Amino acid sequence: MSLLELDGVKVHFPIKKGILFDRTVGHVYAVDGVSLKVEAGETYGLVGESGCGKTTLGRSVLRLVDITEGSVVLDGTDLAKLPSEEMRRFRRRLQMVFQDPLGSLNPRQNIESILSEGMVAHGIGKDQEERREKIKSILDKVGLPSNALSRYPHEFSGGQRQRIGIARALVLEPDVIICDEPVSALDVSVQAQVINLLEELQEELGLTYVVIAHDLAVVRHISDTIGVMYLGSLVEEAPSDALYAEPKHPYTKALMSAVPVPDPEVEDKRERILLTGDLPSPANPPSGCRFHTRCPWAQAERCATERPELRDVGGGHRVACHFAEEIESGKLGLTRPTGIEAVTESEDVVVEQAEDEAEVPAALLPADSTTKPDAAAVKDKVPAAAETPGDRTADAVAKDRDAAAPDASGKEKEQDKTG
Ligand SMILES: Nc1ncnc2c1ncn2[C@@H]1O[C@H](COP(=O)(O)OP(=O)(O)OP(=O)(O)O)[C@@H](O)[C@H]1O
Repeated sequence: MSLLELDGVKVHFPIKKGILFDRTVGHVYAVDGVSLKVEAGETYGLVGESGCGKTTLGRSVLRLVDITEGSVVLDGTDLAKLPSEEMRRFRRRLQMVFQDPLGSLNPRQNIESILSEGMVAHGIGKDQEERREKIKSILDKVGLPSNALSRYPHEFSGGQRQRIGIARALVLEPDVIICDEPVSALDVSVQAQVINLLEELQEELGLTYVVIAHDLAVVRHISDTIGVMYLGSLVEEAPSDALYAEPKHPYTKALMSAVPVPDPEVEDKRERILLTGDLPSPANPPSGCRFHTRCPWAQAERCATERPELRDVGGGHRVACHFAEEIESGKLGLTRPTGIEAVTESEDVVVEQAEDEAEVPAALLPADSTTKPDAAAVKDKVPAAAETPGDRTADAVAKDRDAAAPDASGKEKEQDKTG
């Protein structure tokens, strides 16, 4: 049995309307039937464009949002059915690292207070002295000096704050850490350091990660298995290398073909699949295959009516496409997708040589693929511990404080729940 197993997880948010009486007039199908397994000591990477439900899925594992249907089994226990008090105890074993390190740290608490809060709640350490010792050793593991204890979040750089976020998760000795866009708010050089750190900690402490990201480069180098999400469900899942070598779902093919290759000759000849049209609304998803409205290979007879199952096509590669084999063998030619005209006036789908970057929908590109180098490339070049606190301008500090203030209460709630 895997350490973490999700089976048919759905999270549907009701859409309410009315002044006196709230009427439910529809649902946002944020997560709509996700099944996946995460093995102990491994990393599961979850990718997909903004709004596809990655964060909601991560939060549903911790029961920070209500699960409409399905089960989340951690080490044999179905968390979806646990009474809240027991769930609170289980949360120690499941921790979350948030995207915005500053927003998720209470600006009024020093680092010792932030890190010991969860320990107190879960009865870790017999007194503050013991807790302080443990915190110091974890700070050392994440590459922060022990004098950080008495300092406040705004005194640290972005990368260091994310290290604090990781330390906050680690002091609770979790089995699984869900990292929600752990590096997307950081500079490229710092991104590589934080990814390196996550990998080192995994090796040393045997941690299991679920890493949520929209940037394929981030997920590629840290993940054993990758799941690609589109509009609330998984469209493809495979061991990391297999997914990158041979993407089988049209959506994954489009994602991969949008990633620039660092060899000019290959880059010039690279075929790109350009998708047009926006991600449909999760409140009104297309019938049949959710991707058929943007799929270059959509077929009239099945794609619009029959929702494809995520099926095994060999070698642990799962794909939710009726025609994956036919597309791969070249038997199926490109078709004009239905429904696109309503969304865009341009040529619906073009497979062409890479010439015009501007035509790729932004959400399909790794957000910063044109400006940011590949994380792995960076990680080899960047010297460790290049971040220095204390060289930030007063303006920047004030800005951070202002930005943190309205955010703090909401994020503290998240913190409370996870702690
Ligand atoms: N509490 C909520 N109530 C209603 N709708 C919600 C709620 N939380 C998320 N959604 C909607 O669910 C969908 C999925 O959101 P989610 O944040 O999980 O996507 P995501 O893939 O993580 O995107 P991003 O990378 O932008 O965070 C979105 O359409 C979002 O607007």
